[in-house]
Amino acid sequence: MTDPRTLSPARLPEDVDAALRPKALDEFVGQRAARENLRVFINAAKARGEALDHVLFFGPPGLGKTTLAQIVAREMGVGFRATSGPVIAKSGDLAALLTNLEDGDVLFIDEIHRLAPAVEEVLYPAMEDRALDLMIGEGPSARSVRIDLPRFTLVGATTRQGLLTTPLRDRFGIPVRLQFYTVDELLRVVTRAAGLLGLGIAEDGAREIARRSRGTPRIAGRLLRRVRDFANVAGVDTVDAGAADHALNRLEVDALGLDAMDRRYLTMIADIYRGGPVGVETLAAGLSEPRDTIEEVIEPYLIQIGLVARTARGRCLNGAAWKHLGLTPPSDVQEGLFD
Ligand SMILES: Nc1ncnc2c1ncn2[C@@H]1O[C@H](COP(=O)(O)OP(=O)(O)OP(=O)(O)O)[C@@H](O)[C@H]1O
Ligand SMILES: [Mg+2]
Repeated sequence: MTDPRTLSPARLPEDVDAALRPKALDEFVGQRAARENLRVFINAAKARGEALDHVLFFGPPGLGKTTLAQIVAREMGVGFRATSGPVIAKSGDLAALLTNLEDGDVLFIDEIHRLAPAVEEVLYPAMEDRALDLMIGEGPSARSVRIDLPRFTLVGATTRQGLLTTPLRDRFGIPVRLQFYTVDELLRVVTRAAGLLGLGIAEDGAREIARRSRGTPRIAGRLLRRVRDFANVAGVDTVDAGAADHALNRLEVDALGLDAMDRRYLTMIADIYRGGPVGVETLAAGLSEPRDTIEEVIEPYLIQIGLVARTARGRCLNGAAWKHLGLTPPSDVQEGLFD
């Protein structure tokens, strides 16, 4: 997904994330339930000398799916191979990947909802029976041979769990949903990252960045880097709330952490559709953004903080959104809001 916003939770082409990635489960902030469960499953698998069951991480971009996949391999003490759904064009490519795994390896498939159906079918026996069914020859003499695979753990990641086929979803023994982070959790993410970047930051400065990071560690990391730029240029050596606020305002990140794109989305529903309901396709056309970007990147957080509701008839603004925009809902809508 390409997304030009600096503040987008989507990945940028260059992997600026790598330096800040936690390397162990203990360093990983937040997602407590997921972390504790993973710890149990990893310890149990290790004690039995088995490969970990297949794991699926799902949730909005930038919450730590790739990071956790790498941590799983590291904690298991096994190798890590990474690929992504759209990159595996043919079933033969996946077969080659699978047969080259070492015993116990983690095979990470990012964007697993984008696997081609023919490729996905190769995964079923691989995940279930650790075997590969290959067709040899053509026509009447064709026969299928079964090749045993090394023990391995498939770790899948997706922002769109709903797009996974049922047979694929059912083959993951450990499905893990990642949640948006709380401000206190992001405060720890920011403080840790500042330490790694060698930036002095006061607690109120870190909290200001945490509050405005849309519940997303990737955004927290990115905002922190930009705040550091402003601080460096201004000759500030410890970032406090004032310095953070100044930088974030310059970046057009508002008090709720919404950026210009989020506000364009909200304003469109307010001004043109009188608060909705309006269909996502209509919004996509109006904003000139792909529908996927709207559903995967923009909406999850706006829904989470209660500004927008997704209804059967389309998207609607809640009272809080009108308030945040500083607008008054049309009077008939206003009555409806407080029913
Ligand atoms: N719990 C965490 N603690 C500290 N940093 C984190 C945490 N989770 C994620 N990060 C940081 O956030 C950035 C993005 O994380 P990651 O790449 O794992 O997200 P993702 O869920 O895979 O996103 P995408 O859906 O775009 O692939 C990384 O720089 C990582 O270091
Ligand atoms: Mg990722």
